Amino acid sequence: MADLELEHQHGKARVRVARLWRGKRPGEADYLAEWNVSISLISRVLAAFTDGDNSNIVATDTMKNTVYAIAKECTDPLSLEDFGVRLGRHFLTTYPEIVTGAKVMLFEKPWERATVDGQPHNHGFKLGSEKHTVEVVVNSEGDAKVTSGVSELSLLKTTQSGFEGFLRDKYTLLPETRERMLASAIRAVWRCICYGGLCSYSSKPADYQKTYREVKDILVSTFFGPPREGIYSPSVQKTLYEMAQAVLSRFPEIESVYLNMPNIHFLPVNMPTPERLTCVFICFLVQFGDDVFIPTDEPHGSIEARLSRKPILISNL
Ligand SMILES: O=c1[nH]c(=O)c2[nH]c(=O)[nH]c2[nH]1
Repeated sequence: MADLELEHQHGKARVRVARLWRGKRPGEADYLAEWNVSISLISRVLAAFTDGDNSNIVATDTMKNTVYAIAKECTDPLSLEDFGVRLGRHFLTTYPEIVTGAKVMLFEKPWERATVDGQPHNHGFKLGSEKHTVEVVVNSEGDAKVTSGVSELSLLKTTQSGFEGFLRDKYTLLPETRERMLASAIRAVWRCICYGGLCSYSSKPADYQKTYREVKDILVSTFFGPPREGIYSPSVQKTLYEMAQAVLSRFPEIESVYLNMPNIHFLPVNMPTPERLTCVFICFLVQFGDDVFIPTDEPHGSIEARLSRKPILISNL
């Protein structure tokens, strides 16, 4: 109908693929990556929706097969980012008249090389915890905008955290404290500086894997502070800001960093006071002193922010 507009995309979600690169010579280590890939194409397939004309559809089954085929074509180990760019560009170059954009979302299962007797194992891997995540958007010129991230980075510190001075009203029960546990399952996403419109693939960081490891290290060390004394956190908000700031000051090529930090509460167990006759008995048995907690993530505090560099004004140059 003339007065209606349809926005559409189609793709395949959660294609799982594991790529093994065997050691080239006997005795050399194998490399392994397990990826979960979701593809979404923007293409000229309006008629498929409006008229049942499938002639321009890239079948989502083909997209799934393409993931395996491109993985096979990658003869050497490569980063999740580089794989995503290669995959996204494939659809634009294969169907230049039909596909006008591709979005590829990927995450890597954290297989880590196992250590046996202090030695890295040639073909043994064990599952780690946090996940490397990537989003790639490729436009019709083949420019790729790459966003990298980490999810489920679970951190906990047993002290050096408090929360005081917040607003109080008739519903506020939370006591102020300078001594609490602080735990979070952090999701971070960072994006490199783009010159012009979309980030061109040529302005990518030299080594995506290295940047990933170093950003993660900075997030962790800023959350905890120095090994012996740590660093005091007056709120999740302040710690989040310091983590984001540390990433931007260490990596000039990173333009913005987004952090999502759920506040996973560890509620100190406190038995009712002895004045309440019904619980006199149990209070004689157990005295808690900030040492037994109820961990709870439902509900949890939800704190998120993005820290970006201000654009440089040409007039200031
Ligand atoms: O670090 C915190 N930030 C908050 O905004 C908040 N709110 C709350 O109840 N506890 C906390 N802790």
